[in-house]
Amino acid sequence: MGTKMSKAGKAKKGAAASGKSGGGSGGNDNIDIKLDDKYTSKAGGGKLGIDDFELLKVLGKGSFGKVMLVKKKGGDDTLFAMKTLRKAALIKRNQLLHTATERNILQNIQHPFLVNLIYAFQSDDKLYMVLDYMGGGELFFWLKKHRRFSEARAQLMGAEITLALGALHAGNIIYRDLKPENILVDLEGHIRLTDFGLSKDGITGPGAEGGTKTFCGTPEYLAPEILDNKGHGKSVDWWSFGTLLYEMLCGLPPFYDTNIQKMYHKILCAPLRFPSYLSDDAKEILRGLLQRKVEERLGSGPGGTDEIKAANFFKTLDFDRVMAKEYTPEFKPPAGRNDTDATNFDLEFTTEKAIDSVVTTHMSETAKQKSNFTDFTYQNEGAMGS
Ligand SMILES: Nc1ncnc2c1ncn2[C@@H]1O[C@H](COP(=O)(O)OP(=O)(O)OP(=O)(O)O)[C@@H](O)[C@H]1O
Repeated sequence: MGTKMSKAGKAKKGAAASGKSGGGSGGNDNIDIKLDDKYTSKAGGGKLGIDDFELLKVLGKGSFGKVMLVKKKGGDDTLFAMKTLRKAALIKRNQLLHTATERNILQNIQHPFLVNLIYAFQSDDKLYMVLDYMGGGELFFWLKKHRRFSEARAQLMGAEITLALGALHAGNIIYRDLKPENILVDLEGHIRLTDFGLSKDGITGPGAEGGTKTFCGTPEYLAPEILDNKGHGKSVDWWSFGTLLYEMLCGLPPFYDTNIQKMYHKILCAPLRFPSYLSDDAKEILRGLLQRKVEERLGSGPGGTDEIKAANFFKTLDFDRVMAKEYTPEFKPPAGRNDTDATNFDLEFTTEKAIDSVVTTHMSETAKQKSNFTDFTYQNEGAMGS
């Protein structure tokens, strides 16, 4: 369904970083990362570099570098997001493989609901990834602002996320890091998943068999089988999807607690409760996704993603039309005064001069809000039923 997965991409996991690591302790950071020519070549010959782009604004900062709004010099006015990652910081934090995975995954899948890699290049000390620009910013920002979404809004976003996860699973990739911070919104209100740094490929079967045992992810969204340290497979993404859908509909994840230990305990054994305003179809899909028995979880059977698509919650949507973006999202983020107006991003960054500088990691406003999640009040606590 419009998803292209290159043969090379499936076979080549983890093989993207080549050369010497420089010891990872501040020595020589000059690692050559293998990049596909189709992303690195200039139209008229030669290799792309930072000088081929006009740096317009800083959109945000991640753990390993910053993201800038850019335009290609001499091209049309298409805007891109350029992610800059310092190799030294990646090596120090042992993240080069994750980034190689991210780039590898991006390089080999083109999908309407995944952030696609358009160009890639590197200098001695940095890796640059030029990506689809998502002018609406993070879904997290909108969820925080609007507290919760209508069922119609959550339905279309949920359908788009289902298709994105389905495409990754079809390519044998587990996303593992589904959360509102990793879902970006475009100026039409459609979404794309980003941040493939934690994704794992090479898992077989939709259930837990053959799963990986590496622990990573965000506590609120972790599936019970990850907390229990049992092997896990693609089904962890359907649990996280259930958590996300619940949060979109209710304003907080289902097993949220300010105390992380209590939250873990709740994920493992607390009953699933719903606010009274949720429709029966919404409760039904959430019960299916937030099923602790992996083999009974919606999406874990032989039908895989089709089980989710067939849920009553999606009964008014035609998934071919979702794929073609034929439904108009209920909410369209404001575009600002002009195309390059980064209205939907942290002011702290967007007022910063866009230069190809060395980045020091510090916490963004959004990140601070994330760590201060307890500020959310659960407006419907009094109205919980089961
Ligand atoms: N394709 C994009 N379009 C628009 N903005 C983007 C895009 N990618 C990232 N951003 C912005 O840049 C910020 C930093 O993104 P980045 O992926 O580097 O870090 P992160 O996901 O916040 O953290 P980490 O590096 O720890 O995974 C995001 O919060 C978002 O606001």
